Amino acid sequence: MPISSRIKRKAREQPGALSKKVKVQSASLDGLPWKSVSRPVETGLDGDDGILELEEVDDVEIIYEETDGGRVVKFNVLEKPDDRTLDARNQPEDDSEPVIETESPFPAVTVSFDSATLLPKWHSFNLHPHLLQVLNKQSFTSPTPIQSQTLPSALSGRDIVGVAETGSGKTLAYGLPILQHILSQPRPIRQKRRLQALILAPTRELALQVSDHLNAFSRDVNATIKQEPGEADLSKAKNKGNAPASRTQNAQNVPLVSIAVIVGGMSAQKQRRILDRGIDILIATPGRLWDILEEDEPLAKQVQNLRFLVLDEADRMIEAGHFAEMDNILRLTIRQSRDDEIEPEAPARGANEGPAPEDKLQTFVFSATLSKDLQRNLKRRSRPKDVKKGKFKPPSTLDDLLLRLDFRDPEPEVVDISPEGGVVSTLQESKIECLSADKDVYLYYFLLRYPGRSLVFLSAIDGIRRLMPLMELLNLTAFPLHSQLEQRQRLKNLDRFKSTPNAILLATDIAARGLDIPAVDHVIHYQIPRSTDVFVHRNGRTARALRKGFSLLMCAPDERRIVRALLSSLGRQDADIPEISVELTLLDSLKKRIHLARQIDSQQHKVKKQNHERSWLKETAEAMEIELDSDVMSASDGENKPSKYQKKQFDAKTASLKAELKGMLSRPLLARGVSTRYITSGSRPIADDIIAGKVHDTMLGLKKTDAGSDLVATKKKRPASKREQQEPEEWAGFSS
Ligand SMILES: Nc1ncnc2c1ncn2[C@@H]1O[C@H](COP(=O)(O)OP(=O)(O)OP(=O)(O)O)[C@@H](O)[C@H]1O
Repeated sequence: MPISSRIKRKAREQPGALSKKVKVQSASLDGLPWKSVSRPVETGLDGDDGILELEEVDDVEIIYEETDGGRVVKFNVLEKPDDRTLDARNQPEDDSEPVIETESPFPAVTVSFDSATLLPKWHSFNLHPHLLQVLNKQSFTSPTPIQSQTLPSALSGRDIVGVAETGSGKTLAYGLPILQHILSQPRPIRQKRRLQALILAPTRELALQVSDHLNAFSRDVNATIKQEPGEADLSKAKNKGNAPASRTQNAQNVPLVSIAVIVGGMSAQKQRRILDRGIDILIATPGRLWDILEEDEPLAKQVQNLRFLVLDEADRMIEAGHFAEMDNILRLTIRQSRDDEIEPEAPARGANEGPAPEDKLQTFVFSATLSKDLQRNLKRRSRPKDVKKGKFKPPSTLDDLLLRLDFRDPEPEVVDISPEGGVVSTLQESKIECLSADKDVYLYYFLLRYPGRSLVFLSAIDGIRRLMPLMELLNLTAFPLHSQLEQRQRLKNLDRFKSTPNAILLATDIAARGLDIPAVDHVIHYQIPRSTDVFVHRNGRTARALRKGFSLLMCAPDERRIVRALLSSLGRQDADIPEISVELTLLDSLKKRIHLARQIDSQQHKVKKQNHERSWLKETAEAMEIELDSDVMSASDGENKPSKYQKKQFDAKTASLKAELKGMLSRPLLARGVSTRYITSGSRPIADDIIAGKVHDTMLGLKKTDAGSDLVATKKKRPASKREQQEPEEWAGFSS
């Protein structure tokens, strides 16, 4: 049995607090609302010392009673009376709200949080104390700009279109109002929860990330509740008198906020089971959600009666090919009175379902990139009729989709704080101009020169498959991320990338949007993004939450026009992006390493291919229950299978190439003018750097620096000649 290592401090009393408190219940020592506390270094309890956990308890009255059997200690848990003034937002919506059996109005607010002192910057939002506690715990001391600009309207029931740079905290900008609403509602303890909020995200990864983010909040909220056992009792005492202990227990075990995520690539059955239990917030990708909705009429009805609808990274839904499913889902959320405008395929309400809840749907549309035109169009109230009559032609598929939203708010609040030209202030951009064939070498140079967490974007999966073995042979830690990987593998690779300091993620644009990977140091566009939005979103994987970040655009001569068009549609010029200086003398050695790695890879590939072909022949024959003629096998062996001697030679060649590469990799790369023999001489003496600990690990003669400090301003191009101006641009395809 493990020795209990919990150290409990003597119960504390706050001076003067007692008079304001009511006694709630007496409890045993173990039944007190203990809270975990960190072990402060100065107490000397931060080491292991056999102590696994340290807990404290507040607001407990200790009573000593003298009995015949000796002195007995009793504990009374005290709580403050509920003196929180609930504003309109915190009140239950109204009496007509259906199906809520308020046997235990669970979130009766009995905890208080002194936000004026502890979180002054959040104070004016009047957030639920539980949310404030979690914000405090997560050290989110102030709202981000998008949060502070959208929260007042969102909390007062307005519809919001929020546009803000990547990594600016949009998830909580819509998440907090939803959580606030749920926490302020009476909680039915014996009835299935009714879906309050639907959050649609374009990719599985983003949906899971949003779910993690909000779950971290709800988990902490639930933990807060569990630390306050008096709370459920108190609410009961106020509302119904003394309730049986078992019900009290039940109320305590009900999570305050229940969140589910449903995405493709995971067991649909399991996801359906979770939905059947009843949830408050559903985060989903449109494809899988529509699959389920088609068969689940009760859920479809809940979607008809949502309280919140969120489109996160709305513009990406179209790219991810979700138009049809999105359209179907959005139709469910359209008001009945607009049937004549856009016919919903939604099922009608049954006679025995009671009155429909009052329609209070709030719609939040968030993205880092929503064109100004689209923002204006979203506000057009007469659009559906025009759309129906074919008079109004939406300028893009995205406009078309978003114009189908039925904002209940006559004037949705548009908050656009996206930076000029799509560049986040903490992002440093740069470019390397090189031949396509040299991109591997320059990439390798950059990764060695500037160690860190680097996210490399390629436009095709083939490119990732080609680069992965090279990275491995060159001793770089790289993980792939693309749509042909299984979902589990994708998540695993993402997790590995997140937890490895100097890792590389080779990704297609599946990772361009929304993914919140902490501390990505570099984003590298190995191939040019195909649209301005993708460019902005790729860059947005770094320089998040006001951290510094760096992006590198690798531009081949045939990509220059595309880059120019891309930048000009962001209102920028080619010359705005400086080049990064490259120590050219090192490139030859790097080329040799890459050349060797390619040779080894091609040798290994040949062996794999032969083995694969042979086993394919055998497996196919077995599956067809055909006995293969030994002639056929030996013929195929003769054609493909090397003789033992050849195989030996093959293996020896691979081994010698590997040994050669190993030797190369073990030798430091020397910048021009560096001598390892005479470290104090030469044009670049490295002795001082060695003493100062600034010497680069693998490139001797170069200092350890950030990529951002090695930029060279690009010369402004001379104005184009008349002839050049007349030449049509090859590329004209970006819509921002
Ligand atoms: N008020 C806050 N204070 C400090 N950090 C915060 C705050 N709000 C959110 N964050 C953190 O900032 C990071 C980015 O937040 P989030 O993922 O919501 O950004 P985003 O705007 O949705 O980005 P993207 O457009 O790329 O999806 C997260 O790690 C989040 O925990």
